Amino acid sequence: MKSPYAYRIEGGYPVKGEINCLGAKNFATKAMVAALLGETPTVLTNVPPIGDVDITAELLTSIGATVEKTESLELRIDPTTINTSTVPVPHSGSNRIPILLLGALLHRFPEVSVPVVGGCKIGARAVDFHLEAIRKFGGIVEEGEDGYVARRVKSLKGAYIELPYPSVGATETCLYLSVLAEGRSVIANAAVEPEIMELITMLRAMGAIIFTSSGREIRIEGVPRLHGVNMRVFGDRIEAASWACLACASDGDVTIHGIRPDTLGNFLSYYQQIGGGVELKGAESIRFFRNGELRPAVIETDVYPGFSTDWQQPFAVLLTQAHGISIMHETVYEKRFGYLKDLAELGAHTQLTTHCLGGTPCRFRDKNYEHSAIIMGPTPLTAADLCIPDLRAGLAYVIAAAIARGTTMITGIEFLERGYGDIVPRLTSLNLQIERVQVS
Ligand SMILES: CC(=O)N[C@H]1[C@@H](OP(=O)(O)OP(=O)(O)OC[C@H]2O[C@@H](n3ccc(=O)[nH]c3=O)[C@H](O)[C@@H]2O)O[C@H](CO)[C@@H](O)[C@@H]1O
Ligand SMILES: C=C(OP(=O)(O)O)C(=O)O
Repeated sequence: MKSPYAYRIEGGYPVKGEINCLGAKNFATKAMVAALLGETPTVLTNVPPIGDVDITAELLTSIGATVEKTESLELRIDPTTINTSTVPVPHSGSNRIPILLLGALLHRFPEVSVPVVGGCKIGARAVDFHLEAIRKFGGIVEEGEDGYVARRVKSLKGAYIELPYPSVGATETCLYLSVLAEGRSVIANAAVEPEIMELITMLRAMGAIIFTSSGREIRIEGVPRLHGVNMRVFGDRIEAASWACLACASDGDVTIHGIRPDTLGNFLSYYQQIGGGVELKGAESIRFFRNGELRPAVIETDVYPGFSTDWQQPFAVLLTQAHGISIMHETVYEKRFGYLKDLAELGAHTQLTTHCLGGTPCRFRDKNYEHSAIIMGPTPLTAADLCIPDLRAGLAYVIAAAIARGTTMITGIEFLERGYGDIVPRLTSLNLQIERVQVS
Protein backbone atom coordinates (compact mmCIF):
# COMPACT_ATOMS: atom_id res chain seq x y z
CA MET A 1 0.00 0.00 0.00
CA LYS A 2 1.27 3.46 -0.91
CA SER A 3 2.72 5.25 2.11
CA PRO A 4 1.25 8.67 2.92
CA TYR A 5 4.72 9.64 4.14
CA ALA A 6 7.88 10.79 2.38
CA TYR A 7 11.47 11.36 3.50
CA ARG A 8 12.73 14.92 3.45
CA ILE A 9 16.53 14.90 3.40
CA GLU A 10 18.78 17.92 3.67
CA GLY A 11 22.01 16.72 2.07
CA GLY A 12 25.54 17.80 1.46
CA TYR A 13 27.15 16.84 4.81
CA PRO A 14 29.35 13.91 5.87
CA VAL A 15 27.42 11.11 7.57
CA LYS A 16 29.20 10.08 10.76
CA GLY A 17 28.69 7.95 13.83
CA GLU A 18 27.74 4.43 14.88
CA ILE A 19 24.81 2.28 13.79
CA ASN A 20 23.51 -1.14 14.79
CA CYS A 21 22.84 -3.39 11.84
CA LEU A 22 19.40 -5.01 11.96
CA GLY A 23 18.78 -8.72 11.42
CA ALA A 24 18.87 -9.93 7.82
CA LYS A 25 15.61 -9.46 5.90
CA ASN A 26 16.39 -12.32 3.53
CA PHE A 27 16.98 -14.77 6.36
CA ALA A 28 14.40 -13.63 8.93
CA THR A 29 11.41 -14.36 6.68
CA LYS A 30 12.84 -17.75 5.57
CA ALA A 31 13.42 -18.66 9.22
CA MET A 32 9.78 -17.83 9.89
CA VAL A 33 8.78 -20.32 7.17
CA ALA A 34 11.23 -22.92 8.53
CA ALA A 35 9.55 -22.59 11.94
CA LEU A 36 6.42 -24.12 10.35
CA LEU A 37 8.29 -27.39 9.77
CA GLY A 38 8.78 -28.00 13.49
CA GLU A 39 6.41 -29.85 15.78
CA THR A 40 7.10 -27.38 18.63
CA PRO A 41 7.35 -23.57 18.73
CA THR A 42 10.39 -21.62 17.52
CA VAL A 43 11.72 -18.38 18.98
CA LEU A 44 13.53 -15.99 16.66
CA THR A 45 15.57 -13.12 18.09
CA ASN A 46 17.07 -10.04 16.39
CA VAL A 47 14.11 -10.05 13.98
CA PRO A 48 14.22 -6.77 12.04
CA PRO A 49 11.25 -4.36 12.41
CA ILE A 50 10.59 -4.19 8.66
CA GLY A 51 7.58 -4.47 6.37
CA ASP A 52 8.60 -7.85 4.95
CA VAL A 53 8.53 -9.44 8.42
CA ASP A 54 5.07 -7.95 9.05
CA ILE A 55 3.82 -9.32 5.72
CA THR A 56 5.26 -12.76 6.51
CA ALA A 57 3.73 -12.73 10.00
CA GLU A 58 0.35 -11.98 8.38
CA LEU A 59 0.83 -14.84 5.91
CA LEU A 60 1.60 -17.26 8.76
CA THR A 61 -1.30 -16.01 10.86
CA SER A 62 -3.65 -16.38 7.88
CA ILE A 63 -3.13 -20.17 8.00
CA GLY A 64 -3.60 -20.34 11.77
CA ALA A 65 0.00 -20.29 13.00
CA THR A 66 0.45 -18.26 16.20
CA VAL A 67 2.96 -15.48 15.78
CA GLU A 68 3.63 -13.48 18.94
CA LYS A 69 5.99 -10.59 19.50
CA THR A 70 7.40 -11.78 22.82
CA GLU A 71 9.93 -8.95 23.25
CA SER A 72 11.39 -6.20 21.14
CA LEU A 73 12.86 -7.86 18.02
CA GLU A 74 11.70 -11.32 19.20
CA LEU A 75 9.04 -13.55 17.62
CA ARG A 76 7.61 -16.80 18.94
CA ILE A 77 6.07 -18.91 16.19
CA ASP A 78 3.81 -21.79 17.14
CA PRO A 79 3.05 -24.04 14.14
CA THR A 80 0.82 -26.41 16.14
CA THR A 81 -2.19 -24.12 15.67
CA ILE A 82 -2.01 -24.18 11.85
CA ASN A 83 -5.52 -25.09 10.68
CA THR A 84 -5.65 -24.48 6.95
CA SER A 85 -3.41 -24.90 3.94
CA THR A 86 -5.06 -22.17 1.90
CA VAL A 87 -3.17 -18.90 2.01
CA PRO A 88 -5.84 -16.33 1.13
CA VAL A 89 -5.71 -14.41 -2.16
CA PRO A 90 -5.75 -10.96 -0.47
CA HIS A 91 -2.10 -11.73 0.30
CA SER A 92 -1.43 -11.89 -3.41
CA GLY A 93 1.63 -10.03 -4.63
CA SER A 94 2.77 -9.02 -1.15
CA ASN A 95 6.26 -10.56 -1.11
CA ARG A 96 8.22 -13.66 -2.24
CA ILE A 97 7.16 -15.85 0.68
CA PRO A 98 3.94 -17.49 -0.65
CA ILE A 99 5.88 -19.67 -3.10
CA LEU A 100 8.05 -20.92 -0.22
CA LEU A 101 4.95 -21.83 1.77
CA LEU A 102 3.77 -24.02 -1.12
CA GLY A 103 6.60 -26.52 -0.55
CA ALA A 104 6.92 -26.10 3.21
CA LEU A 105 3.23 -26.82 3.93
CA LEU A 106 2.98 -29.79 1.56
CA HIS A 107 4.40 -32.12 4.23
CA ARG A 108 1.58 -31.22 6.59
CA PHE A 109 -1.32 -31.11 4.11
CA PRO A 110 -2.16 -33.14 0.99
CA GLU A 111 -3.21 -29.94 -0.78
CA VAL A 112 -1.81 -26.43 -0.43
CA SER A 113 -2.80 -23.28 -2.26
CA VAL A 114 -0.95 -19.99 -2.25
CA PRO A 115 -1.48 -16.68 -4.07
CA VAL A 116 0.91 -15.27 -6.67
CA VAL A 117 4.16 -13.85 -5.33
CA GLY A 118 5.20 -10.22 -5.27
CA GLY A 119 8.46 -8.58 -4.24
CA CYS A 120 10.46 -5.98 -6.13
CA LYS A 121 9.73 -5.55 -9.82
CA ILE A 122 13.26 -6.03 -11.11
CA GLY A 123 12.72 -8.70 -13.74
CA ALA A 124 10.37 -11.54 -14.68
CA ARG A 125 11.16 -13.44 -11.44
CA ALA A 126 9.63 -16.70 -12.61
CA VAL A 127 8.92 -19.46 -10.06
CA ASP A 128 9.30 -22.38 -12.49
CA PHE A 129 12.26 -23.92 -10.57
CA HIS A 130 10.15 -24.05 -7.40
CA LEU A 131 7.22 -25.73 -9.18
CA GLU A 132 9.48 -28.21 -10.97
CA ALA A 133 11.16 -29.13 -7.66
CA ILE A 134 7.79 -29.85 -6.02
CA ARG A 135 6.93 -32.13 -8.97
CA LYS A 136 10.26 -33.98 -8.60
CA PHE A 137 9.41 -34.69 -4.93
CA GLY A 138 6.15 -36.29 -6.05
CA GLY A 139 3.78 -33.33 -5.91
CA ILE A 140 1.31 -32.26 -8.58
CA VAL A 141 1.21 -28.53 -9.26
CA GLU A 142 -1.37 -26.38 -10.98
CA GLU A 143 -0.82 -22.78 -11.93
CA GLY A 144 -3.79 -20.44 -12.07
CA GLU A 145 -4.33 -16.71 -12.44
CA ASP A 146 -4.69 -16.24 -8.69
CA GLY A 147 -1.81 -18.47 -7.62
CA TYR A 148 -0.62 -22.06 -7.28
CA VAL A 149 -2.06 -25.29 -5.94
CA ALA A 150 0.16 -28.24 -4.97
CA ARG A 151 -1.18 -31.73 -4.18
CA ARG A 152 0.33 -35.01 -3.13
CA VAL A 153 -1.19 -38.46 -2.90
CA LYS A 154 1.52 -39.99 -0.69
CA SER A 155 4.32 -38.58 1.46
CA LEU A 156 6.92 -36.60 -0.46
CA LYS A 157 9.90 -38.67 -1.66
CA GLY A 158 13.50 -37.48 -1.70
CA ALA A 159 14.69 -36.38 -5.15
CA TYR A 160 17.74 -35.33 -7.17
CA ILE A 161 17.27 -31.71 -8.25
CA GLU A 162 19.67 -29.89 -10.52
CA LEU A 163 18.73 -26.23 -10.56
CA PRO A 164 19.12 -24.54 -13.96
CA TYR A 165 20.51 -21.48 -12.10
CA PRO A 166 21.55 -21.25 -8.43
CA SER A 167 18.36 -19.50 -7.32
CA VAL A 168 18.15 -18.52 -3.66
CA GLY A 169 14.40 -19.01 -3.40
CA ALA A 170 14.36 -22.33 -5.30
CA THR A 171 17.18 -23.68 -3.10
CA GLU A 172 15.09 -22.75 -0.07
CA THR A 173 12.06 -24.54 -1.51
CA CYS A 174 14.21 -27.64 -2.12
CA LEU A 175 15.49 -27.52 1.47
CA TYR A 176 11.98 -27.24 2.92
CA LEU A 177 10.86 -30.14 0.72
CA SER A 178 13.82 -32.42 1.36
CA VAL A 179 14.32 -32.21 5.13
CA LEU A 180 11.06 -34.05 5.82
CA ALA A 181 10.85 -36.08 2.59
CA GLU A 182 11.40 -39.85 2.68
CA GLY A 183 14.99 -40.80 1.90
CA ARG A 184 17.85 -38.94 0.27
CA SER A 185 17.74 -35.72 -1.73
CA VAL A 186 20.47 -33.88 -3.59
CA ILE A 187 20.30 -30.24 -4.63
CA ALA A 188 22.87 -29.66 -7.36
CA ASN A 189 23.80 -26.16 -8.56
CA ALA A 190 22.33 -24.83 -5.30
CA ALA A 191 22.62 -21.24 -4.12
CA VAL A 192 25.20 -20.87 -1.33
CA GLU A 193 24.42 -17.32 -0.15
CA PRO A 194 25.07 -16.68 3.58
CA GLU A 195 21.28 -16.65 4.09
CA ILE A 196 21.09 -20.21 2.70
CA MET A 197 23.93 -21.38 4.95
CA GLU A 198 22.19 -19.83 7.94
CA LEU A 199 18.93 -21.56 6.99
CA ILE A 200 20.82 -24.86 6.84
CA THR A 201 22.23 -24.15 10.31
CA MET A 202 18.72 -23.52 11.61
CA LEU A 203 17.28 -26.65 9.96
CA ARG A 204 20.14 -28.75 11.38
CA ALA A 205 19.36 -27.34 14.84
CA MET A 206 15.74 -28.41 14.27
CA GLY A 207 16.94 -31.98 13.71
CA ALA A 208 17.52 -32.05 9.94
CA ILE A 209 20.35 -34.06 8.40
CA ILE A 210 22.02 -31.89 5.77
CA PHE A 211 25.50 -32.28 4.25
CA THR A 212 27.14 -29.39 2.43
CA SER A 213 30.18 -29.66 0.18
CA SER A 214 32.88 -27.35 -1.15
CA GLY A 215 30.83 -26.86 -4.31
CA ARG A 216 27.17 -26.18 -5.00
CA GLU A 217 25.87 -29.62 -4.00
CA ILE A 218 23.77 -30.17 -0.88
CA ARG A 219 22.78 -33.67 0.27
CA ILE A 220 19.85 -34.18 2.60
CA GLU A 221 18.74 -37.35 4.41
CA GLY A 222 15.06 -36.89 5.24
CA VAL A 223 13.89 -37.29 8.84
CA PRO A 224 10.31 -38.00 10.03
CA ARG A 225 10.01 -34.95 12.27
CA LEU A 226 11.66 -31.66 13.24
CA HIS A 227 11.36 -29.60 16.41
CA GLY A 228 11.37 -25.87 17.15
CA VAL A 229 14.54 -23.95 18.04
CA ASN A 230 15.85 -20.65 19.41
CA MET A 231 17.57 -18.87 16.56
CA ARG A 232 19.17 -15.44 16.34
CA VAL A 233 18.82 -13.69 13.00
CA PHE A 234 22.30 -12.69 11.84
CA GLY A 235 23.15 -9.13 10.73
CA ASP A 236 21.96 -7.98 7.32
CA ARG A 237 24.87 -7.87 4.86
CA ILE A 238 22.84 -5.79 2.40
CA GLU A 239 22.00 -3.20 5.02
CA ALA A 240 25.62 -3.07 6.17
CA ALA A 241 26.85 -2.51 2.62
CA SER A 242 24.27 0.26 2.24
CA TRP A 243 25.60 2.14 5.30
CA ALA A 244 29.18 1.56 4.12
CA CYS A 245 28.33 3.20 0.76
CA LEU A 246 26.58 6.06 2.56
CA ALA A 247 29.68 6.69 4.69
CA CYS A 248 32.07 6.73 1.76
CA ALA A 249 29.84 8.60 -0.71
CA SER A 250 29.24 11.43 1.79
CA ASP A 251 32.93 11.51 2.80
CA GLY A 252 31.84 10.48 6.28
CA ASP A 253 32.84 7.82 8.77
CA VAL A 254 30.47 5.14 10.06
CA THR A 255 31.03 2.20 12.39
CA ILE A 256 28.51 -0.60 11.94
CA HIS A 257 27.87 -3.02 14.80
CA GLY A 258 26.22 -6.42 14.51
CA ILE A 259 27.61 -7.48 11.12
CA ARG A 260 29.81 -10.51 10.46
CA PRO A 261 32.67 -9.35 8.18
CA ASP A 262 32.76 -12.71 6.37
CA THR A 263 29.21 -12.14 5.07
CA LEU A 264 30.39 -9.00 3.23
CA GLY A 265 32.91 -11.07 1.19
CA ASN A 266 33.93 -9.38 -2.05
CA PHE A 267 32.11 -6.18 -1.14
CA LEU A 268 35.00 -5.29 1.19
CA SER A 269 37.49 -5.80 -1.64
CA TYR A 270 35.62 -3.66 -4.18
CA TYR A 271 35.09 -1.02 -1.50
CA GLN A 272 38.81 -0.77 -0.75
CA GLN A 273 39.73 -0.98 -4.43
CA ILE A 274 37.83 2.23 -5.18
CA GLY A 275 39.29 4.06 -2.17
CA GLY A 276 37.00 3.17 0.70
CA GLY A 277 38.58 2.50 4.08
CA VAL A 278 37.72 -0.55 6.19
CA GLU A 279 38.77 -1.11 9.80
CA LEU A 280 37.68 -4.12 11.86
CA LYS A 281 36.71 -2.91 15.32
CA GLY A 282 35.73 -6.25 16.86
CA ALA A 283 34.18 -9.59 15.93
CA GLU A 284 31.02 -7.95 14.54
CA SER A 285 31.93 -4.26 14.19
CA ILE A 286 33.42 -2.58 11.14
CA ARG A 287 34.35 1.06 10.52
CA PHE A 288 33.85 2.42 6.99
CA PHE A 289 35.29 5.69 5.70
CA ARG A 290 36.85 7.30 2.65
CA ASN A 291 40.59 6.93 2.02
CA GLY A 292 41.37 9.82 -0.35
CA GLU A 293 40.11 10.31 -3.92
CA LEU A 294 37.72 7.66 -5.16
CA ARG A 295 38.67 5.51 -8.16
CA PRO A 296 36.26 3.92 -10.70
CA ALA A 297 35.50 0.18 -10.81
CA VAL A 298 34.35 -2.55 -13.15
CA ILE A 299 31.81 -4.76 -11.38
CA GLU A 300 29.62 -7.66 -12.40
CA THR A 301 26.86 -8.75 -10.06
CA ASP A 302 26.63 -12.49 -9.59
CA VAL A 303 25.37 -15.20 -7.28
CA TYR A 304 27.38 -15.71 -4.07
CA PRO A 305 30.33 -15.44 -3.66
CA GLY A 306 30.06 -12.81 -6.40
CA PHE A 307 29.09 -9.19 -5.89
CA SER A 308 25.47 -9.30 -4.70
CA THR A 309 22.82 -7.80 -6.96
CA ASP A 310 21.36 -6.18 -3.81
CA TRP A 311 24.60 -4.22 -3.28
CA GLN A 312 24.52 -2.88 -6.83
CA GLN A 313 22.30 0.20 -6.28
CA PRO A 314 24.02 1.78 -3.23
CA PHE A 315 27.39 1.06 -4.85
CA ALA A 316 26.32 2.70 -8.12
CA VAL A 317 25.57 5.94 -6.25
CA LEU A 318 28.99 5.72 -4.62
CA LEU A 319 30.57 5.35 -8.08
CA THR A 320 28.98 8.64 -9.22
CA GLN A 321 31.57 10.20 -6.88
CA ALA A 322 34.57 8.27 -8.28
CA HIS A 323 37.03 9.95 -10.67
CA GLY A 324 36.59 8.16 -13.99
CA ILE A 325 34.31 5.76 -15.80
CA SER A 326 32.85 2.80 -13.93
CA ILE A 327 31.02 -0.16 -15.41
CA MET A 328 28.40 -2.38 -13.83
CA HIS A 329 27.08 -5.54 -15.47
CA GLU A 330 23.96 -6.90 -13.76
CA THR A 331 23.74 -10.64 -14.41
CA VAL A 332 21.12 -11.67 -11.83
CA TYR A 333 18.11 -9.51 -12.73
CA GLU A 334 17.33 -8.15 -16.17
CA LYS A 335 15.57 -4.95 -15.08
CA ARG A 336 17.44 -3.58 -12.08
CA PHE A 337 18.88 -0.33 -13.44
CA GLY A 338 15.78 1.84 -14.09
CA TYR A 339 16.52 3.95 -11.01
CA LEU A 340 19.73 5.30 -12.59
CA LYS A 341 17.68 7.30 -15.10
CA ASP A 342 15.99 9.12 -12.22
CA LEU A 343 19.33 9.93 -10.64
CA ALA A 344 20.07 12.04 -13.73
CA GLU A 345 17.61 14.54 -12.20
CA LEU A 346 20.16 15.06 -9.43
CA GLY A 347 23.03 15.38 -11.90
CA ALA A 348 24.36 11.82 -12.18
CA HIS A 349 25.85 10.92 -15.58
CA THR A 350 25.03 7.37 -16.49
CA GLN A 351 24.32 5.39 -19.63
CA LEU A 352 22.49 2.08 -19.86
CA THR A 353 23.13 -0.49 -22.55
CA THR A 354 21.67 -3.84 -23.54
CA HIS A 355 25.19 -5.22 -24.14
CA CYS A 356 26.94 -7.45 -21.63
CA LEU A 357 29.78 -5.25 -20.40
CA GLY A 358 31.76 -8.10 -18.85
CA GLY A 359 32.71 -11.71 -19.30
CA THR A 360 30.49 -13.38 -16.69
CA PRO A 361 28.08 -15.82 -18.38
CA CYS A 362 24.83 -13.89 -18.58
CA ARG A 363 21.30 -15.09 -19.31
CA PHE A 364 20.43 -11.66 -20.69
CA ARG A 365 22.93 -11.60 -23.58
CA ASP A 366 21.27 -10.47 -26.84
CA LYS A 367 17.89 -10.12 -25.13
CA ASN A 368 17.47 -6.33 -25.29
CA TYR A 369 17.44 -5.76 -21.54
CA GLU A 370 19.28 -2.66 -20.38
CA HIS A 371 21.35 -4.60 -17.88
CA SER A 372 24.76 -2.89 -18.11
CA ALA A 373 25.49 0.60 -16.85
CA ILE A 374 28.28 3.07 -17.50
CA ILE A 375 28.72 5.58 -14.68
CA MET A 376 30.75 8.73 -15.30
CA GLY A 377 32.14 10.51 -12.26
CA PRO A 378 32.64 12.48 -10.24
CA THR A 379 29.37 14.38 -10.46
CA PRO A 380 28.26 16.84 -7.81
CA LEU A 381 24.61 16.07 -7.05
CA THR A 382 21.88 18.63 -6.45
CA ALA A 383 18.58 17.97 -4.68
CA ALA A 384 15.47 16.97 -6.68
CA ASP A 385 12.29 15.03 -5.94
CA LEU A 386 12.46 11.25 -6.34
CA CYS A 387 9.91 8.44 -6.30
CA ILE A 388 11.24 5.02 -5.23
CA PRO A 389 10.61 2.15 -7.71
CA ASP A 390 11.94 -0.73 -5.56
CA LEU A 391 13.61 -1.56 -2.24
CA ARG A 392 17.33 -1.20 -2.97
CA ALA A 393 16.80 1.70 -5.37
CA GLY A 394 15.12 3.36 -2.38
CA LEU A 395 18.28 3.16 -0.31
CA ALA A 396 20.31 4.34 -3.32
CA TYR A 397 18.08 7.43 -3.39
CA VAL A 398 18.67 8.06 0.32
CA ILE A 399 22.44 7.99 -0.33
CA ALA A 400 22.06 10.27 -3.35
CA ALA A 401 19.95 12.69 -1.29
CA ALA A 402 22.52 12.63 1.51
CA ILE A 403 25.29 13.78 -0.81
CA ALA A 404 23.16 16.18 -2.88
CA ARG A 405 23.19 19.84 -1.90
CA GLY A 406 19.73 21.01 -0.89
CA THR A 407 16.47 19.35 0.13
CA THR A 408 15.33 16.14 -1.59
CA MET A 409 11.83 14.74 -1.12
CA ILE A 410 11.61 10.98 -1.57
CA THR A 411 8.20 9.34 -2.01
CA GLY A 412 7.37 5.65 -2.47
CA ILE A 413 9.05 4.89 0.86
CA GLU A 414 6.81 1.83 1.36
CA PHE A 415 9.21 -0.04 -0.95
CA LEU A 416 12.22 0.94 1.16
CA GLU A 417 10.51 0.24 4.49
CA ARG A 418 9.75 -3.33 3.38
CA GLY A 419 13.46 -4.00 3.89
CA TYR A 420 14.96 -1.28 6.08
CA GLY A 421 13.73 -0.58 9.62
CA ASP A 422 13.78 2.49 11.87
CA ILE A 423 15.38 4.53 9.12
CA VAL A 424 14.77 8.00 10.52
CA PRO A 425 16.02 7.58 14.12
CA ARG A 426 18.98 5.50 13.04
CA LEU A 427 20.10 7.86 10.27
CA THR A 428 19.43 10.93 12.41
CA SER A 429 21.88 9.49 14.93
CA LEU A 430 24.42 9.43 12.07
CA ASN A 431 23.91 13.16 11.73
CA LEU A 432 21.86 12.89 8.55
CA GLN A 433 19.11 15.50 8.40
CA ILE A 434 16.18 13.25 7.54
CA GLU A 435 12.49 13.59 8.45
CA ARG A 436 9.48 11.42 7.69
CA VAL A 437 6.79 13.87 6.63
CA GLN A 438 3.13 13.32 5.71
CA VAL A 439 2.41 14.09 2.05
CA SER A 440 -1.11 12.73 1.50
C1 LIG B 1 13.45 -12.47 -0.19
C2 LIG B 1 14.79 -12.76 -0.78
O1 LIG B 1 15.55 -13.58 -0.26
N1 LIG B 1 15.14 -12.06 -1.86
C3 LIG B 1 16.46 -12.22 -2.42
C4 LIG B 1 16.48 -13.50 -3.26
O2 LIG B 1 15.42 -13.38 -4.20
P1 LIG B 1 14.91 -14.67 -5.00
O3 LIG B 1 15.09 -15.86 -4.14
O4 LIG B 1 13.56 -14.34 -5.51
O5 LIG B 1 15.95 -14.68 -6.18
P2 LIG B 1 16.51 -15.94 -6.98
O6 LIG B 1 17.90 -16.23 -6.52
O7 LIG B 1 15.51 -17.03 -6.92
O8 LIG B 1 16.55 -15.37 -8.47
C5 LIG B 1 17.75 -15.30 -9.21
C6 LIG B 1 17.42 -15.41 -10.67
O9 LIG B 1 16.82 -16.68 -10.95
C7 LIG B 1 15.62 -16.51 -11.68
N2 LIG B 1 14.67 -17.58 -11.30
C8 LIG B 1 14.48 -17.86 -9.98
C9 LIG B 1 13.58 -18.83 -9.60
C10 LIG B 1 12.85 -19.52 -10.59
O10 LIG B 1 12.01 -20.39 -10.32
N3 LIG B 1 13.07 -19.22 -11.89
C11 LIG B 1 13.97 -18.26 -12.28
O11 LIG B 1 14.16 -18.00 -13.45
C12 LIG B 1 15.14 -15.12 -11.27
O12 LIG B 1 14.26 -14.56 -12.20
C13 LIG B 1 16.44 -14.36 -11.18
O13 LIG B 1 16.85 -13.92 -12.46
O14 LIG B 1 17.72 -13.63 -3.89
C14 LIG B 1 18.04 -12.57 -4.80
C15 LIG B 1 19.35 -12.90 -5.47
O15 LIG B 1 20.38 -12.93 -4.53
C16 LIG B 1 18.07 -11.24 -4.05
O16 LIG B 1 18.21 -10.19 -5.00
C17 LIG B 1 16.77 -11.01 -3.29
O17 LIG B 1 16.93 -9.90 -2.43
C1 LIG C 1 14.83 -7.84 -4.19
C2 LIG C 1 14.73 -7.81 -2.86
O1 LIG C 1 13.72 -8.27 -2.14
P1 LIG C 1 12.54 -9.28 -2.57
O2 LIG C 1 13.19 -10.49 -3.11
O3 LIG C 1 11.84 -9.48 -1.27
O4 LIG C 1 11.71 -8.54 -3.58
C3 LIG C 1 15.80 -7.25 -2.02
O5 LIG C 1 15.82 -7.57 -0.81
O6 LIG C 1 16.62 -6.48 -2.54
